[in-house]
Amino acid sequence: MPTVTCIEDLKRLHKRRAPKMFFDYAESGSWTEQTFRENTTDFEKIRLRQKVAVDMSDRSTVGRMLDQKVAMPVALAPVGMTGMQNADGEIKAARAAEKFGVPFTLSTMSICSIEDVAEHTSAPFWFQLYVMRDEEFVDRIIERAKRAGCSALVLTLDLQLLGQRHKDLKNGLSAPPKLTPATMLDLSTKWTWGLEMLRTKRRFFGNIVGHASDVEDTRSLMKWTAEQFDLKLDWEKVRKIAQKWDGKLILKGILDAGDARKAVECGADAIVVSNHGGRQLDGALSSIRILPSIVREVKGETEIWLDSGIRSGQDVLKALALGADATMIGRAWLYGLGAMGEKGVTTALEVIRKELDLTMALCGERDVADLGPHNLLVPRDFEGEWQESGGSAGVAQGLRGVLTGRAQ
Ligand SMILES: Cc1cc2nc3c(=O)[nH]c(=O)nc-3n(C[C@H](O)[C@H](O)[C@H](O)COP(=O)(O)O)c2cc1C
Ligand SMILES: O=C(O)C(=O)c1ccccc1
Repeated sequence: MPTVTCIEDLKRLHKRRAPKMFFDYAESGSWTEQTFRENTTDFEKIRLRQKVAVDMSDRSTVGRMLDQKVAMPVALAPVGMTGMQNADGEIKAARAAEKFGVPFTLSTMSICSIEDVAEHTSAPFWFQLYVMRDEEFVDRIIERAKRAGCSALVLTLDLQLLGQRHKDLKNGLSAPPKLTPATMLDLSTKWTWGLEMLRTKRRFFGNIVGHASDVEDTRSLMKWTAEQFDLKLDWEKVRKIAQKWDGKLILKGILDAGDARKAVECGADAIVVSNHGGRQLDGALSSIRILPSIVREVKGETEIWLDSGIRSGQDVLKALALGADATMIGRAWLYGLGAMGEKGVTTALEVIRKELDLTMALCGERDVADLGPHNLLVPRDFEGEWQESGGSAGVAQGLRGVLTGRAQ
């Protein structure tokens, strides 16, 4: 095994080990991938301030997310079809997160079911919900998450329709993969993946097969899900779903200060400032650029977390210093899993913690709780001079005006 020193190494190994169809699915952003690209390039624009001659002997990355103590303020974001990147991937990732001491979120669209993951872990994990049209299915899956002891519900609000990702359509993405000649050829070079996949029975969407009334053909599950997402989801429904859940509520996919305000009104214990890793609305601004406007709107009223584009501990530090209470990572842990299973997820977490700890120290900080704007140099125009097109008097109010809906 080559030495892994950064997340990019894990990505390379993931690409080598997993079938093309699934690596492409993990890596893709929607349409032109502008938002996907800017999620990472915008982090690069923020610079760090070095402070010297500070006692760095006693440092800590330990934080809190909701009422939970975490080894670092980084949770594993929900990722659909994880079990296709690596056999039983959800169980492997959940175990790695548990041992490391960070939260794991299980996607509705997982291969391993809620019950599978609960059986193989001992710490409570979080459950991510996609709202389907079938209300009984939603009620049942919420009950299943409660029964499995899930401690938080992550309700994702930015995917009522699936953003178009060109490669998924071209590759004919499905779980398990359809055996076309091109796929067969690719699989013949991915035999480690294949052997493990043959050994497990978990190859379909475990939360749905056997739990949704009208799914007969598991091959058409992608199509089924696309048809099943509830297009009528609105804030009223969000409120109703919130009432069905007794534990902590996290609303994910917030990219607008007005929406952040509504999330607070729905009783969110945390919000995730997220553009779904650039997989949904291509053309949206990066999460890190939007973050300050949301911090100004709701800081202190709910926990503000950020995801999309985090590939290093330095990125985590930048998000925290800009006002996020914590972060989530998606691809960063997924690359680890695709590269080498549970050990790879652990490696991804170790890489990020080490980068966070070392960078903190070089910035003259000993504790993640002390990070703030004083650690950063942010370009004067970082938030941008955006205005609503066609607006007359709102010219150059900048992101602050537009995103809070206060530009007149
Ligand atoms: C392959 C993949 C599948 C995803 N599936 C889900 C999902 O099922 N539910 C969800 O809420 N978010 C999903 N997301 C979005 C992530 O939770 C997270 O917002 C995103 O990955 C953050 O961006 P990053 O990958 O740059 O860290 C998915 C992301 C990826 C890359
Ligand atoms: O791919 C995704 O980003 C995602 O969230 C999803 C949506 C539907 C089915 C599987 C995954």
